[in-house]
Amino acid sequence: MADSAQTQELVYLVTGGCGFLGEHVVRMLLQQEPRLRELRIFDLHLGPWLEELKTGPVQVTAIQGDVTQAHEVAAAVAGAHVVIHTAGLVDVFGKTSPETIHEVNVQGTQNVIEACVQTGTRFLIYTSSMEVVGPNIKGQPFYRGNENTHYEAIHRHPYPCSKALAERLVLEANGREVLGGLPLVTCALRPTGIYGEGHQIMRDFYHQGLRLGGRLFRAIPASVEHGRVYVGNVAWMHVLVARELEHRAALMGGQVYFCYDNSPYKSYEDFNMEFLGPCGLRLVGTRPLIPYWLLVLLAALNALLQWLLRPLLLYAPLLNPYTLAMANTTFTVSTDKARRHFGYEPLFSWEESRTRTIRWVQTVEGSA
Ligand SMILES: NC(=O)c1ccc[n+]([C@@H]2O[C@H](COP(=O)([O-])OP(=O)(O)OC[C@H]3O[C@@H](n4cnc5c(N)ncnc54)[C@H](O)[C@@H]3O)[C@@H](O)[C@H]2O)c1
Ligand SMILES: C[C@@H](CO)CCC[C@@H](C)[C@H]1CC[C@H]2[C@@H]3[C@H](O)C=C4C[C@@H](O)CC[C@]4(C)[C@H]3CC[C@]12C
Repeated sequence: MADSAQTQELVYLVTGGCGFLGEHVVRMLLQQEPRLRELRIFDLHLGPWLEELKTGPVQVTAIQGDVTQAHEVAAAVAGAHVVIHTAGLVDVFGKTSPETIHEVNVQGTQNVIEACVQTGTRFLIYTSSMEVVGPNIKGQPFYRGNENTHYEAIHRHPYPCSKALAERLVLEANGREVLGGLPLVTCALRPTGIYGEGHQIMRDFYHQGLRLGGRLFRAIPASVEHGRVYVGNVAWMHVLVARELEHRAALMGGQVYFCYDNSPYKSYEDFNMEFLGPCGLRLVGTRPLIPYWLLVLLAALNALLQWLLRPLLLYAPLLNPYTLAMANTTFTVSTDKARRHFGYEPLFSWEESRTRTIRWVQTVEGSA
C-alpha cells in the first residue's frame, strides 16, 4: 500500500457491503479513498443501488456470495489489498437458529481469515460489536467504559457469543504469515448501537408509533443509558483504519477499538425520540408506564409463543428476555483510543448525524 500514494491502485473488498453499515462503508470509501482502483462488494443479497456506483471512476464489482462458502470467499478475496468484513447475522430476536448465527458469524469469519492467508491479503478489519463485552448476563452496568475497563464478559445468547468468538479468531490471526511471506495485520472495531439512515429497528419503532396513533409508551427508566453511534462515523472509522493499518501495523495490529462519536448518552427510548419526535411521535410517560415485573412476564410470554409457534410461523417481536435485559442495562463508552492510535475524529457532528437521521425517517414509508 505504501507505494501507491495518490495513484489509483488499491483493491478493497467489503463483505456485507449491502447491509445497513456496509452500504455506508462502501459509499464512504468511494468518497474518501482516492487510491481505490477497485471496490468489491460481497453480499448474500445485492442491492439495486449498486448500479448507480458503477458509473464512477472506481471499478465497482458486485459479488453475490455467501461467507459460509470458503471457495466463494477465497475467490472474492484473491488480489484484494484490504478486506473489511462487516457481513454477519445480526439477530437478537430469534429469527435465525443459533447454529446458523454461528455458521455465518464464526465460520464465515474463519473463512475470511483463511482466504486472506491463502491469497496473500495482508489487512483485515473486522466489524465486531460492543456486545463482545456486554451487557453481560448479570446485567451489570458498563458506565463510560473504555477498551481497558474490567468487566465480566459472560454471554449466553447466540449473537454476542458468535461475535466474541469471531473477534477472537480475527485478533489471534494477527501476525499469521500470508501467501508471499508477510504477516497478516488485523484489528476489530466494536460499534455500540448504530443509528442513522437505513436503520431497520428505528424504522420498526417508527411504524409501531404510527400504529399506536403517534405515541410510544415509555417502558425503560430514563436513567438507563445506552451508547449509540452514528453510522457515518462508524463507516469513517472503518475507512481510516483501512488507510492507517499498514503504516501503524505494530501499534494497531491485534487491537480492538470501540466506535464512538459525540452522540449524547441517553436511554434507548429517549435517544430514538431525538429522531422520532421531530417526525411527529410522542413518548408518553416520564417514568415507565408498565411495571418492570410485567415487562419481564411479557418478554417471557413472547419467548414461549415464539417457541410454540415455531413449527407454524416465525414470531419474532422486539421484546424478549434478551432485548429487555439489554434495553434495561446501562452500557456507555468513553474512550479516545481511536484518536490516539489512528487520528480518528468523528466526521459528522451530533447535530449533523441527528439532522441526517431525521431527514431519513421522514422519507420512510408511512411517514406522518
Ligand atoms: N447494527 C448495529 O447496531 C451493530 C452494532 C454493532 C455491530 N454491528 C455489526 O456490524 C455488522 C453489520 O451490521 P448491520 O447492522 O449492517 O447488519 P445488516 O444485516 O444490515 O448487514 C449485514 C449484511 O451481511 C450480509 N450477510 C448476512 N449473511 C451473509 C452471508 N452468509 N454471506 C454474505 N453476506 C451475508 C447481509 O445480506 C447484510 O447485507 C455486523 O457484523 C454486526 O454484527 C452492528
Ligand atoms: C423494551 C423495549 C421497549 O421500548 C425496548 C427494546 C429495545 C431493544 C429492541 C434494543 C435495546 C438495545 C438494542 C441493541 C443495542 O443497541 C446494541 C446492539 C448491538 C449490535 O451488535 C446489534 C444490535 C443491538 C443488539 C441492538 C438491538 C436492539 C436492542 C436490543
